[in-house]
Amino acid sequence: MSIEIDHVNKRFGDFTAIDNVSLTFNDGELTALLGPSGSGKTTLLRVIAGLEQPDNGRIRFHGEDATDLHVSKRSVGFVFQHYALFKHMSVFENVAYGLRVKPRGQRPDKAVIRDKVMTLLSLVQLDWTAHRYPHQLSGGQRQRIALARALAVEPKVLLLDEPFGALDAKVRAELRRWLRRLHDDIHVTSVFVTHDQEEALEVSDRVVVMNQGRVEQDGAPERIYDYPANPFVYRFLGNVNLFHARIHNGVARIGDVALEAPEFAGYRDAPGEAYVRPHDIEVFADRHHSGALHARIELVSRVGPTVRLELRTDESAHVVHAELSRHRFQELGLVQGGEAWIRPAHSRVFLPDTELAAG
Ligand SMILES: Nc1ncnc2c1ncn2[C@@H]1O[C@H](COP(=O)(O)OP(=O)(O)OP(=O)(O)O)[C@@H](O)[C@H]1O
Repeated sequence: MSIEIDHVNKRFGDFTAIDNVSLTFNDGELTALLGPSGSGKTTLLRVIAGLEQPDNGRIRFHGEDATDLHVSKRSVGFVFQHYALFKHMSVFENVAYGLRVKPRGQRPDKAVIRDKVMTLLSLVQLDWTAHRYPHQLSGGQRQRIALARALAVEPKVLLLDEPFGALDAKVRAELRRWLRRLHDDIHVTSVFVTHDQEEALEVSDRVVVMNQGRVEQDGAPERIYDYPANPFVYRFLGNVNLFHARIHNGVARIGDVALEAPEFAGYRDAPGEAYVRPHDIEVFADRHHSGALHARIELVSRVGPTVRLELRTDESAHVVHAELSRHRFQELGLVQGGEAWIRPAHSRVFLPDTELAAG
């Protein structure tokens, strides 16, 4: 079922938590809502669920207005950060709960409930825990049971609010891969809140980046990572270097380096900012023919197969972060304290402060 958010606003007193957001979540897609703390992700999820009423705007489920529909009529399943399993019930009873409390006419009979619960427990690969109690499970297992419980009532929409937020990094990483595979099997329209960019990029079909109650960018994970719409998204999605540039006739210059910026063809000697990811900094051991910046290598750190360099160029007070393979690093024969030449291989130029998207 698709979900359409149409010009939704939500204020708490004078504070605007959702600022005129319009978005469509496509049928069967897993979308991540990504943004810093306080950006309005949870509020948007609660508005979709019907736990919060928008001040203006409409919510449509599969094209039908659901704005005034009670939460119990929306066919949504939830999974929250803190496992909300009933402690005094076994795993089986927890998953069966939503089916057992249905009104008599809609309640499946015992054998059907049993089959369904066992199928769901197999789906989350925990059928062997049916007779255990929540305290006998790990945090990750509890979250998988919480998901099975949410799916038992066959929701048309699944809403997950930082479902793995309370778990340690390794379990988190395993569970997000597991969630991806599960979603590939069941294809229920899902909206997943996270403030972890790696989690969003790895798990979802689509990422919506939020900031201060607004949508900064909305698109496929690769697109968002490779073509951030503005400096906020660039910074939020991982490490990035910022170089001050002068833009003239569609070319941005940083010292001797000329970067193509055709979107600024009409600009004459304007200030610009070039954003470059550490792995997009090319490093050379000697002066390169097509222009490069001279730098001193201040720090070399090896992280597994990658070598991270901190460099200082002649023209900038900022440290430049570069990342290259261990193999390439050895080939170049670079040393800490030595010199190097660097050049952005891929960059994006923006006008300062305005946060205007370039191209
Ligand atoms: N019931 C409420 N009353 C007043 N302010 C609220 C209420 N709910 C949320 N807010 C405020 O709205 C803003 C957005 O909150 P929200 O929980 O949606 O952000 P979030 O992006 O999910 O953040 P986090 O990642 O920290 O959960 C916050 O500044 C929060 O303090």
